[in-house]
Amino acid sequence: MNDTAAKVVLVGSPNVGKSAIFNYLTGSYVAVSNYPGTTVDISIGRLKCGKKHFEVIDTPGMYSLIPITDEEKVTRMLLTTQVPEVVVHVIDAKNIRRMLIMTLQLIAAGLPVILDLNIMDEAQDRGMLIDIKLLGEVLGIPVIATCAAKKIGLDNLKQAIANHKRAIPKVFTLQEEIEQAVVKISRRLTRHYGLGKRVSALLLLQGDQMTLDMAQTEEEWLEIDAVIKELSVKYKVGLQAMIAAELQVVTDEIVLKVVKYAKLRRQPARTLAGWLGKVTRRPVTGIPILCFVLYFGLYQFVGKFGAGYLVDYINNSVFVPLINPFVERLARTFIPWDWVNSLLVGEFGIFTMGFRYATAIILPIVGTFFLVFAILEDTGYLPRLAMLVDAAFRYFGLNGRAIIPLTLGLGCGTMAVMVTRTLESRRERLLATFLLSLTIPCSAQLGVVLALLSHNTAAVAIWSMYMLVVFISIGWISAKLVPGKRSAFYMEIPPLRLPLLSNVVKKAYSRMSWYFMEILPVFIITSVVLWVGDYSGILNELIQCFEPAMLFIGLPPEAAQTFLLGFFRRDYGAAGLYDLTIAGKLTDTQLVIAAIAITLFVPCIAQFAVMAKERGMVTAVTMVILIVLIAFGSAAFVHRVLSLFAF
Ligand SMILES: Nc1nc2c(ncn2[C@@H]2O[C@H](COP(=O)(O)OP(=O)(O)OP(=O)(O)O)[C@@H](O)[C@H]2O)c(=O)[nH]1
Ligand SMILES: [Mg+2]
Repeated sequence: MNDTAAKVVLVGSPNVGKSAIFNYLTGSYVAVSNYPGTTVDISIGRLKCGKKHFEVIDTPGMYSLIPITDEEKVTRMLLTTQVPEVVVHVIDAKNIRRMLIMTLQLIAAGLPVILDLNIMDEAQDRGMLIDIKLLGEVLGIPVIATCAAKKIGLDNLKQAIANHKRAIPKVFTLQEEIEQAVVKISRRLTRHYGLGKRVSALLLLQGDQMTLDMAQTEEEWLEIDAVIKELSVKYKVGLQAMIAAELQVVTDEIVLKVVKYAKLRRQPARTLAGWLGKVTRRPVTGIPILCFVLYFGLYQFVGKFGAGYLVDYINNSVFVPLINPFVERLARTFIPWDWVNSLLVGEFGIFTMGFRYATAIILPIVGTFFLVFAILEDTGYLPRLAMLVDAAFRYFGLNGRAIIPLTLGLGCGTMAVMVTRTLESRRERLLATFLLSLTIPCSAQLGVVLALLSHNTAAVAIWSMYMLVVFISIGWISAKLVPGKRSAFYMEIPPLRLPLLSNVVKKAYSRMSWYFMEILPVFIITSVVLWVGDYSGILNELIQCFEPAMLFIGLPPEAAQTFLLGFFRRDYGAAGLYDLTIAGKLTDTQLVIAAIAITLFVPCIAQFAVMAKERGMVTAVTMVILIVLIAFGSAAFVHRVLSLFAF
C-alpha cells in the first residue's frame, strides 16, 4: 500500500454502514452485517477521485472516543497515530441525537471531519426531515446524506472527500466550571496526544485510560491531577456522566434546530418486523424460534443438504469415480517416478487426499453454513439472540454479547476467536475463547458429524445432549475458577431487515474463498507431511503410539490417523472421519464416541495461532492441554456408559 497516499478514515458507532460505504468507495468487499461488531480490525482499500488517490481505512465501530473493548481501541489508536486527510464520521441518521456527540468530539479534536448521515431511508420512514444544509453550517463541516444499502448519495460523498479542505474547527463550549478546568489542564499538557489539547483535557476529566497513561508522565501531573480531583468532588454523579450530559445538551440544541418530524401513517411492514423483533427475544417464543432456526438452518440445510447430499454427490459421484481416476491415469502416463506418483495421487496424495478433502468434503459444508449464517446476520436476528441468552450466560461468566463469537465459531473457530475482541473484559474473552476451542464444532466438523450420525436419531440426540452438558458444565466450572465479574449487557438492537441477496451471496462467497485459500495450503502441506511419514515409516510408529488411546476410548486403531490429522486441521480430521465411516470401519456406538471426541478435540493449527496471538502463548497451551484431557476423558466416559447400555 502506498504510504504517501492521503488517508481517509471511516469512523462511527457500530452497525451504521461504515463497511458498506468502504466497499462502495474502494470496490473491495469486507463483511457487512446487521449487528454491532462486524468489523474487528482495520481494512485498507484505494479510492481514486479524478487525479487524486486516497487510501481508505475501514475501522471497527466505537461508541465514543473513550474505548472500552479491544476493537474500539484499534480505532482510537488509528485516529491518534495516523494523520488522516479526511475523517468521515458515519452515523445512523435516525439516531442523530445520540451519535452527533461523537461528531462534536471529533471536530473538537481538530480532525478534518465530514459527517455522513447514513441510513437516511429509515430516518425518512420514521418521518424525520433533516436540514442538511443548516446542519453543515452549524457544525462548520461538510454534511452528506446517504443510503449505502441502496448506493444513494455515495458519489456525493466521494466528491466531498476529493474536495475537502481543512477549516478552523468550531468550538462547542460546555459549562463554565468544566471549561475552566479544561483550560487549566490543557495548558499543562506537553506530550503528543494525537488529538487536540482541549479534547485530551476533556478525555482526562472523563477518566480515559489511554490519555491518563500518557498524562501521568507529564512533569506537572500532580497539578493536573489536582484539577481533576477538585472538579470531581463537585459532581456527585461523577465527572464522566456530567460531561456526557453536558455534551448531550449541546447536541440537543443542534438537533432541535435541524430535525423536524412529518406526520406518518403506520406501515404494515414495519409492524410485522416490530412484532417479529419482539417475539424472537422473549424466552417463551424465542426458544422455539431458536430451535426452528437450528433445525432448518443447521440440521436440514448444513447437515443434510450440505454435508449429506452435496458432499455425497461431489465426493462419491464426481471425485471418486471420475476426477481421481482421471488424474491418476494422467499421472501414471506422464510421470515415470513411483514416488512422485504416490506423492500426487497415492493414498495420502496431494491431489487424491489433500485437494479432495478441501474441495469435495469441506467446501460444500462450509459454503452452506456461510450462506445460512450470512442470512441470519443480515436480518438482525443475532443481537436478539444475544438478549435471549443473556440471562443463561450469566452462569458462564459471560453476557449475551458472547453469542456472536460463539455462533460464528460454528462456521470457523479461527474467525470466531478474533471476534471475541468485541467482549468487554479480559475474563470474558478468556472464557469465550476456551468454550469456543473446546465445545463449539466448526462447520466442517459439525457438517460431517451431522451427516454421519443423521441416519440414527438416537445417536444425534446423544451427541447433541452430551455437547450441551459439556458446554454448560465446563462453562459453569470455568466461570467459578476464573476470578472476576461479568460485565453488564449492553447491545444496540438494530431493526430487523430483509437481507439483501447481493450482500448475502458476496459475503458467503468471500468467506468461502478466504477459507479455501486458508485451508488448501495446509491440506497440501499435511498431505506431504503424511506422505513423508508414510514413506519413512514414522507415520506408522506415531499411529501405533496413538492406538492405545483409541482402544481406551473404544475406537478401532485406524481412528488414530483421523485424530492425528485433526491436529493439523479440525476439518481435515472431520474429513478423515467421513472416509473411515464410508469404508464401514465404525459401528454406530463408535461413531458417537468418535464424534464426541473429535468435536471436543484440540483446535486446529490456525485457530491455535490466533488463540496464542490474542490470548498469549501460555494461555493457549494451557487451554490445549485441558482440552485434550477433557476430550479423551469424555470419550472414555461415554464409551463406558454406552457399553453398559449396549447401545
Ligand atoms: N436500511 C439501510 N441499511 C443500511 C444502510 N447502510 C448500511 N445498512 C445496513 O446496516 C448494517 C450494518 O452495515 P455495516 O456496513 O456492516 O456497518 P458497520 O458500521 O461497518 O458496522 P461494524 O462493523 O459493526 O462497526 C447492514 O445490515 C447494512 O446492510 C442504509 O443506508 N440503509
Ligand atoms: Mg464494519
